[in-house]
Amino acid sequence: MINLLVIDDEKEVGTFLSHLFSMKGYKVEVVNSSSEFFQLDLSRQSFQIAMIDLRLPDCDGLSLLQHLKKHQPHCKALIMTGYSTVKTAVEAIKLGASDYIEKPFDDINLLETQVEQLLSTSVPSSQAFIQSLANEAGLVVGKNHAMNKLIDATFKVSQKNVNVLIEGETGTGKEVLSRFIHLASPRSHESFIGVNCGAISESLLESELFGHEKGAFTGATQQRKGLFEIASNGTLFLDEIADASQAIQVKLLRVLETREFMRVGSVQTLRTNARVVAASNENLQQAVLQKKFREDLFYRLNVVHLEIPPLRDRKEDIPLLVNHLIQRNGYTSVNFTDGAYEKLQNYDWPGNIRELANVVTRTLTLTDDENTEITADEIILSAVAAPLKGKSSSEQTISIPKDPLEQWRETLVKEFEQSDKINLDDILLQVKQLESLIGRELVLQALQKTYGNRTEAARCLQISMRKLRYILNEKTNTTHT
Ligand SMILES: Nc1ncnc2c1ncn2[C@@H]1O[C@H](COP(=O)(O)OP(=O)(O)OP(=O)(O)O)[C@@H](O)[C@H]1O
Repeated sequence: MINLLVIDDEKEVGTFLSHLFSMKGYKVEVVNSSSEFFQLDLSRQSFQIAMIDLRLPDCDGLSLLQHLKKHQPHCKALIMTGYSTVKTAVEAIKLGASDYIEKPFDDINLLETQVEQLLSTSVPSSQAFIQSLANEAGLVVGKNHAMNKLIDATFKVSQKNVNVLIEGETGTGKEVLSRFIHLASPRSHESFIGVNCGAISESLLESELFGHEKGAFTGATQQRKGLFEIASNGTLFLDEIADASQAIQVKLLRVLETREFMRVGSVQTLRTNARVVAASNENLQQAVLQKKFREDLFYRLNVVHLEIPPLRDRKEDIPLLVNHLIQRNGYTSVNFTDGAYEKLQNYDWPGNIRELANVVTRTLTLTDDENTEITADEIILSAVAAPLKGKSSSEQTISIPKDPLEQWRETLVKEFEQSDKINLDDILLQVKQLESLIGRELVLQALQKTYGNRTEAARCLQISMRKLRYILNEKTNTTHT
C-alpha cells in the first residue's frame, strides 16, 4: 500500500487529491495546517510520497519539508506551487524535495504521471553512474573543479521537471550538456529534439516549433507536427534562444505558462508536456536589461541556471579532451607529446572545445599515416586569433547596401497602391530564395578566403558553425535523437 501525505490549507485541494489517489488504491492522509502536521506520529506513520503546499497560513512549508525529510529521508516530496513561488520551489528542491508541480492543476494526467514517476524512480547517483551517462552524452568531465561541480548540479536538476537555462561562450558544450540532462532525466526514453533559434527565419521557426496545417502558407502542402508536439514527453533544446524574435518570444511564453499552443493556421489548442532546456552564448540577463529579451520569458526559462566555464579556465582538462577527440576521429594508436599538450595549453581557445576539436581533426588529417606521435610543430592553431568578444578596430565589417532593397520595397508598395491585388506569397518566396542565395554565396566566398577553414569562415561572417553548416545544407536546423 502506498501512503500519500497531502499538506495544503485549501480544503478543496486536499479533498480532490484524496479522492483522486484513493481511487488508485493509495492511502491518503490530508493535513490542512502545520499544527495538524505536527500531530502526526512520523515514527509510526511512514509516507512514500508527500505533496506539500509551500504557502501555509501558520508556517512556512519549507520547514515542514525539512522536518519530514529529517524523519523520513526516503519520502519523496512533491511541492505544489503557484507561478509566483516557483523560485521557492527550486529552493525546496535544494532542501530535498523531488520535484514540483504548478497549481492550479490543469492537467490531471500530468499530475498522476508525475506522482507515479516519483514512486517508480530511485535514481542511483554514484559518480560511476554519472560518468557513464556523461560518456553516453559525449561529455568529457575531466578534473576541473568548477566543471565537476557543474556536472553534479546538472545531474541533480536533470531529475526534476524544471526548465533549465545553459549559458556559456560559443563551443563550450551547451548542446552536449543538454543531452546529458535528457539522458539523466526520467524522460530519457522519450525524444530529445534540438532547434537553433538563430539559424532560421521567424516564420520557419514558428512552424518548426508549433507545426502547421496544410495550406497555412505557400509550401505547406501537408499538415506538420511541431517540435513541442513531437517532444511532448521528452526534452526540447532551444539553442541560441537570445536570437528568437519578439513574436516568437511571446509564443514561447504562452506555451511555457499554459502548456498550450496552436499549429500555424489552426484554431485548435494542443497541449505539451515538453521540458525546455534553453541555451545562449549571450548573457540573457543583459539582453533583458537591453530590452532585447522579454523579462517574463527569461524567468520562465531561468528556473535553473547553469554556466559552463570557457576552456581557457579549465586547461587542465585539455589532455583528456584531446584523447577523446582522437578516438572520436577513429584513431586508436596516436599520442600527443608533452610538448604538444603544452602548446595546446598555452593557447586561449576563443572558440572553446569546438575549436580544439577542429585543431585536433586538422592535425590528425595532415599527419602521416605511420606517425603515432604528434609533436608541437605539427599542431597548427587557428590562422586568425579571433578576439574573445566584440571586434577589434582592425576588423572591417561590410555593411548591408540598403538602397537596392529599399528601392525594391518602395516599388512593391507603390505597385500595390495602384492595383487591387498582389501575390504576397510569391514575393515572400522570392525574398526567401534570395536570402538563401546570398547566404550560400557569402559562405562559399568566406571558405575560399580562409582556405577552407570553417571556424575562421564562420567568424568572418559572424555566424555560428551550426548556422554555416545549415546554410551549406549540411545540417538540418533540427536534431532528433
Ligand atoms: N565536455 C565535452 N566533452 C567532449 N566534447 C565536447 C565537450 N563539450 C563540447 N564538446 C564538443 O565541442 C563541440 C561544440 O559543442 P556544443 O555544440 O555542445 O557547443 P555549444 O556551446 O552548444 O556551441 P554554440 O554556442 O556554438 O551552439 C562539439 O563537437 C562537442 O562534441
